[in-house]
Amino acid sequence: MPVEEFMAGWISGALGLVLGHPFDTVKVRLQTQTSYRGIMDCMVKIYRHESLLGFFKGMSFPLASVAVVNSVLFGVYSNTLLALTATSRQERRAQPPSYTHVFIAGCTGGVLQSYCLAPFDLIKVRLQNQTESRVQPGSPRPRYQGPVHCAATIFREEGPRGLFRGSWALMLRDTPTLGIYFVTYERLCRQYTPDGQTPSSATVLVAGGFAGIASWVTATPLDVIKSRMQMDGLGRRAYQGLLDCMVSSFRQEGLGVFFRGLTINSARAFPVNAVTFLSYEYFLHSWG
Ligand SMILES: CN(C)C(=N)NCCC[C@H](N)C(=O)O
Repeated sequence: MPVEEFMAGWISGALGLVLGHPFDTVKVRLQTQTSYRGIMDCMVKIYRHESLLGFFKGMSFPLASVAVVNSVLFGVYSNTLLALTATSRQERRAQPPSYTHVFIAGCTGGVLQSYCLAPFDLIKVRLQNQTESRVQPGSPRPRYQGPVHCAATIFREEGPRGLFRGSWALMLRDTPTLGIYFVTYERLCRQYTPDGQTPSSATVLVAGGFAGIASWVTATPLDVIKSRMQMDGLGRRAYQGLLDCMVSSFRQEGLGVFFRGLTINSARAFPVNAVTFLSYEYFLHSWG
């Protein structure tokens, strides 16, 4: 089993993550809290109340975990394509796989990555949602002191299953949308690259960026539900399950609720995924 895709997926995931984390914090706040009037209001409030550090809350942990999960996504994707088409990564330029194979490989990567991602994503969302300032003296102490404390507290208060809260929504979000992600990337690369040649850096950047947007636009409705289910373990339970969360969110806030965070998700998706794909292709190319 080729392992370089796992390595390249890891490093490129980390680069994309650092770039995208401030956008991600704003997105999570907009999806789960009602005290912000929009993206600008949220950014200004975070900056005023929590300083620049507020945008980077909970980043060290995803860097050490979500980036590893990205390696699962790219590694599983590439190895599934190898199993489906019996062609190595190098051979695939001359013999491109069908879009059906690309979609199936992307979905397979999506299922496995969501399984690994669930507890890490939960901790990230809980930490990002803490609004207490770390720099203002006299501010109340946040509930979670850091990722390890957060994991231990969830385990103690909500049981081991609590660490997988929202994991169904996460899997439903990631499976088809990661199929869409890789199909969009392949389609755009092929469209702008002469047959049999390697896509240029500009093509990889644009194709990666649009792949990110396409996957996040389709993922946003379940992303909202996932974030709400993840926050639901705190205090009184508001939802009885995924469906109940969808129905009550819709009843209380209308159809627009499913598109909360869409603009910020798309704005974040372009640079993050342009950088992720460019560095991924770069590392694979330089390792041979
Ligand atoms: C749930 N969706 C849409 C995705 N996971 N899409 C793939 C993008 C992965 C990238 N690390 C990012 O965070 O944008």
